[in-house]
Amino acid sequence: MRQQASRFKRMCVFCGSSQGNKSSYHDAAIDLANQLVGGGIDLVYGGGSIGLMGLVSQAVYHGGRHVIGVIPKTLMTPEIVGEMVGEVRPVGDMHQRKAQMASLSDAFIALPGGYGTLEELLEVITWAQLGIHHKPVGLLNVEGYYDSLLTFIDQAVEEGFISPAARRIIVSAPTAHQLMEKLEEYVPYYEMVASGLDWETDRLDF
Ligand SMILES: CC(C)=CCNc1ncnc2c1ncn2[C@@H]1O[C@H](COP(=O)(O)O)[C@@H](O)[C@H]1O
Repeated sequence: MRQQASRFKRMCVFCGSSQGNKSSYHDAAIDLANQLVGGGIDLVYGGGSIGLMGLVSQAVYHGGRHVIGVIPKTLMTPEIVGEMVGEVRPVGDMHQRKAQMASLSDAFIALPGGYGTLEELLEVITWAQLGIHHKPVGLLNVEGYYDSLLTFIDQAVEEGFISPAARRIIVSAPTAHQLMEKLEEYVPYYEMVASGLDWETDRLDF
């Protein structure tokens, strides 16, 4: 069933190249894919068919939406990433990959994942803080997977390393449906951005 039309055309999803140990991670990946399909939203992701990345991309693709996998050429072997669905955009390196994933998308969501997911998530948060983009960043906090990260970030606010305004960049929710609702309503807090910054974005076409 088609949901209300979304303000987003393309969603960038960061998530584990592993599936994690709980079935709830698998279920959340499928649930998020169904939310994207229902909202008529296409997917941008890191390519490949492994882990939660594979689950999300296959479910969005088979749901009839366009899928773009942005992947460094070095990783493009079946042994590493398996078979890919949808459109594959090979890039030269990991930096180009992240820049292209970000510029192709209207918003970002992180599902549970490991180092790669954290790195991608924190980068788009940092870019939002610097005013490089004003796109919403969502954290799908499946069964409290990210509670300790959010606690750490709140501690960083208390300790004076993250401003309360910048804390509001992260939109989190326990289910894909709740997260999408929050992202639809998200308004960027421009006051936290250093005014007058003019980014010469060679690779970031925002
Ligand atoms: C050689 C090797 C270990 C390959 C793993 N295969 C991968 N294939 C594609 N993207 C990946 C891979 N590993 C990490 N990434 C990137 O890092 C994120 C996942 O890393 P992680 O599993 O959370 O940490 C993904 O969003 C993706 O952009």
